[in-house]
Amino acid sequence: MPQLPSLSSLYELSTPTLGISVFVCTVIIAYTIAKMFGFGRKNEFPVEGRVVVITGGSDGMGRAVATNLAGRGAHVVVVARTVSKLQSTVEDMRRAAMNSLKQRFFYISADLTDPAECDRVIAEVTGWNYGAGPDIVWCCAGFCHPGFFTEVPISVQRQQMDTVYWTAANTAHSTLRNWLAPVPPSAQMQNPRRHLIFTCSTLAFTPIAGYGPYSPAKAAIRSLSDTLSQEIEMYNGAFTQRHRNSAPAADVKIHTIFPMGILSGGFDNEQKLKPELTKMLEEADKPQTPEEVAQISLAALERGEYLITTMFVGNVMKGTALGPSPRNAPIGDTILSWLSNLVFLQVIPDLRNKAFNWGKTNGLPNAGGFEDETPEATTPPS
Ligand SMILES: NC(=O)C1=CN([C@@H]2O[C@H](COP(=O)(O)OP(=O)(O)OC[C@H]3O[C@@H](n4cnc5c(N)ncnc54)[C@H](OP(=O)(O)O)[C@@H]3O)[C@@H](O)[C@H]2O)C=CC1
Ligand SMILES: CCCCCCCCCCCCCCCC(=O)[C@@H](N)CO
Repeated sequence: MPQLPSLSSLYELSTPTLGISVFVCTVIIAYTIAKMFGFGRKNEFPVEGRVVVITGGSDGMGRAVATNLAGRGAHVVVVARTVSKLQSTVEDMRRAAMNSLKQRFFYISADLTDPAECDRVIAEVTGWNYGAGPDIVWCCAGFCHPGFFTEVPISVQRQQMDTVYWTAANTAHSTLRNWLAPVPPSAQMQNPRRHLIFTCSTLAFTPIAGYGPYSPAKAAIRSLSDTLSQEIEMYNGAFTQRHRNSAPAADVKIHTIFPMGILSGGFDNEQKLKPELTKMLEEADKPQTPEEVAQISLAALERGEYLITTMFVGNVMKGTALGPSPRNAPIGDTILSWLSNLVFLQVIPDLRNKAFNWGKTNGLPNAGGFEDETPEATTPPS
């Protein structure tokens, strides 16, 4: 029978093994912490000296993004309809500029529901930028008209699709036609990567009663973003062969931001129209300031993320609806989606029960009949 090793010899045997294990664990923990704090990570979204177009850049989140980017040294063009708000944003950007002597700021007044206006905007920016297209285009234009589907006139719902989806799709169309036009090898330059950014809403992930006129338009943006993120790979593939064939002038990356509530003028206006049930269902949302949303979004873009949320609850809402979208981090996002799906087993019936009980307690919202088909003013006050 083999002799069992004594306790002391076992201890001696395990000392080097223990030492190696402790060393390996320390390295793994140090590496994880270093990554958490971003050590050694490349900035995937450099903006200094680059030309950025921001639609809806004169108010709320768009304006906060514009001033933040001015502070980081970008040249910024803001686009919206109302000239006075655009002019005061340009003044804000001049004050916030990192280098006011070098940086250039510009505004264009345009209604982006009109595709011809989007073409004009990109053409004007290209002229202003000495013949080169913009480097970054960020679609922030849009506002929300909440209300129950049957209560809100259908013309207002169509207007929501125009303002929310079509301003973004028109801008993307004009931008990508500018960026993806074939350039012959002789004219190829080493341009840095370009970025097209959509602003969506976590309502594209999770339904909330009372957002029927708005959420479908945001869900359509998410679908467009996912489709483009795949389609753009074809152009990026062609770009790698730019020395031999005609190719786009630069590599392009797509991103989409999914904010929760943002404390903006648009939000104040929306609160006046919002059904009480909707306010109750979205209680978990603690609205953020436009500056917070801008700062969190920019940090995520610097990490190179694709679908970007701005707070914990939004991240859980994304997790349950990740579907076939490209992941930011394969392991982290997979665990997030498993956990979120467990959370939503409870959330889905809870939201429906609250709606049911609301009806039981309060009766119909339209005791006085439905609103007629005359479109009402849905534009947030300037
Ligand atoms: N506020 C919120 O709670 C949330 C908002 N979002 C989304 O974030 C984005 C920013 O929202 P928020 O900060 O509230 O925005 P604001 O309502 O504060 O500002 C909207 C901006 O879009 C411009 N705009 C509106 N319609 C058009 C148009 N047809 N053509 C060109 N510009 C237009 C406005 O200027 P002008 O009127 O002069 O044209 C303004 O600059 C929007 O896409 C919104 O849907 C997402 C989640 C939550
Ligand atoms: C732990 C996880 C629980 C999840 C519970 C789900 C709660 C739903 C909150 C809905 C928040 C909607 C924010 C977007 C608002 C928006 O886009 C409009 N204000 C447009 O302007």
